Amino acid sequence: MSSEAAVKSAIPAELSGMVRSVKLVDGVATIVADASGLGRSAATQLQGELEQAVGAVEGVNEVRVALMADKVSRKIIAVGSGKGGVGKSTLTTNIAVALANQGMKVGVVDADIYGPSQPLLLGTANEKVRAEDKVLIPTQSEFGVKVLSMGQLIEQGKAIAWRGPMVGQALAQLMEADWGDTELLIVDLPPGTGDVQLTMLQKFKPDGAVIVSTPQDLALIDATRAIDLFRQAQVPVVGLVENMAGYLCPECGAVSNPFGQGGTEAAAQAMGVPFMGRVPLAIEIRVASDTGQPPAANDTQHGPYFAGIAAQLGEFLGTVKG
Ligand SMILES: Nc1ncnc2c1ncn2[C@@H]1O[C@H](COP(=O)(O)OP(=O)(O)OP(=O)(O)O)[C@@H](O)[C@H]1O
Repeated sequence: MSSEAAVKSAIPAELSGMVRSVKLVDGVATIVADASGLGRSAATQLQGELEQAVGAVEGVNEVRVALMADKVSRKIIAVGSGKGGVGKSTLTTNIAVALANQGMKVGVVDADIYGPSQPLLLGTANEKVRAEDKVLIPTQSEFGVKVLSMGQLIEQGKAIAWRGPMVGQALAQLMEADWGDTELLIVDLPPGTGDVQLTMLQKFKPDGAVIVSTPQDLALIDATRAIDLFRQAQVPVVGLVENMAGYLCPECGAVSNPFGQGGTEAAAQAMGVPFMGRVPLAIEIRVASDTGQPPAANDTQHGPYFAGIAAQLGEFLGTVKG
């Protein structure tokens, strides 16, 4: 048997399907294997097994394994708001879950340094974040959405002291984590137009931005600023979402509008951005969210609101070149 043939036959049968080529020149064996679809740890394991098997072949002094990596064209969508507390995180979670329900591989980056809440919303708050070779491994939620949060990098209550470079490094750790075959990263930004937004635009330019507002005038004025920032950076604004719209009284059935009515749609029209829909103010949304059960995950009364908004985002993503 030629030495090259000996190398080939030394490769375990269960790995041979991934091997694309084998060469042996002057005692150096070069193996090219296809590692697409494998996560970082599985790829490292594949490399180790090939090195061990081929290294044991007589005449082989050195083994070089080249793994062909995944070619994932991952898209990034930022979810922002001008003002805090308008439901940006709730929207992010539920849009992510709704898209995952439609079969998309979705990850959520919780970049909200001031109020990181995604692990809570996705029910992964008790999971400790892991790292391999200093690369973070996202946590898998039960809803098919992976998640990483600033809250896992910062000690609680210390966020206020974070400034420019530290924020940039932390954001990079989250964005450059081992997202594997994730096709879409949805980034939950802090409210406003601060360091995280600027770093995001400079280093990880999103393919689009979704802006969340309540119908209140003040919130809308702030939302306009958020939209302006993305426009200046030439990031397409996918649209404006109105959250905490009409409140349906569970007792008497009357609909009231604590934050006003229709303001967001009118503002969207005035700014020339699409209106993506409204989500009502409902106690069930808050209760389900607080217990890590996003309404979009289950057959709930409010699931369809989020699904509708997610469908529009899905349509937008279809127009983005990979
Ligand atoms: N449509 C809704 N109906 C009822 N409660 C809601 C709704 N949307 C959000 N909430 C609740 O409002 C609170 C604030 O929501 P959320 O944390 O999503 O806002 P945010 O804009 O991300 O806030 P922050 O500025 O802290 O990041 C949460 O308790 C959430 O459960």
